[in-house]
Amino acid sequence: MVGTVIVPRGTEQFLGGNTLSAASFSSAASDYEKIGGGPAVKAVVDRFYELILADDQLVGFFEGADLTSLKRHQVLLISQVLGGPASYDGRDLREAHAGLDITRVDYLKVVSLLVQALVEAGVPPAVIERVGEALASTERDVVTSPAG
Ligand code: HEM
Repeated sequence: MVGTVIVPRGTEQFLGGNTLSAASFSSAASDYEKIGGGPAVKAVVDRFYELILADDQLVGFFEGADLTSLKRHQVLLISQVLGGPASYDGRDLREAHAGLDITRVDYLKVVSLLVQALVEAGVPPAVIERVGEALASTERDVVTSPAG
C-alpha cells in the first residue's frame, strides 16, 4: 500500500485519511497474541483441568497422570493451535491416549469443558470456533473406545 502509514488508533483524522490504523494492523496479530499470549493460555489450561477434575465422568482417566507435565503440554499445544510459538514437545496424540478407552461422549465432554474455560476467560467466539475446528481433527486419535 503505497503512501500508507500505520498510526495509533484514533489519530487517523490528523493525518488526512491515507492511513491504516493500529486497530487494523493488530487484526493481523495471531489469536494467541489477541487473547493475551502465554499467561492467558496458562490460565485457561489451569481452569480446564479444574473443570475436568471436578467431573465424575472424567476424573478417573487422570488418576495417576502427571498433571504438571500434562498441563505444560496442553499449554504448548493450545498455544500452537492459536498461532503462537510452535513448541509442542509432548507425545503424539494417538500414542498419549492409546489404551485409555475414551468414548466419543468422553471426548465431547472434554471439548465442552475446554470451550467453557475459553468462554470464562473472555476469549472471543470467533477464536473459540477456530480452536474447535483445529481440535476436531484430533477426535480420531483420541477416541479409542468403540462404545461411544
Ligand atoms: C480434545 C482433544 C484432546 C487433546 C487435544 C488432548 C491432548 C493431550 C495432550 C497434549 C496430552 C499430553 C501428552 C504428553 O504429555 O505427552 C494428553 C494426555 C492425556 N489425555 Fe488428552 N487430549 C484430548 C482429549 C482427551 C480426552 C477426551 C481424555 C479422556 C477423557 C483425555 C485424557 C488424557 C489423559 C489421561 C492423558 C495423560 C496420559 C498419560 O500421562 O499417560 N484426553 N492429552
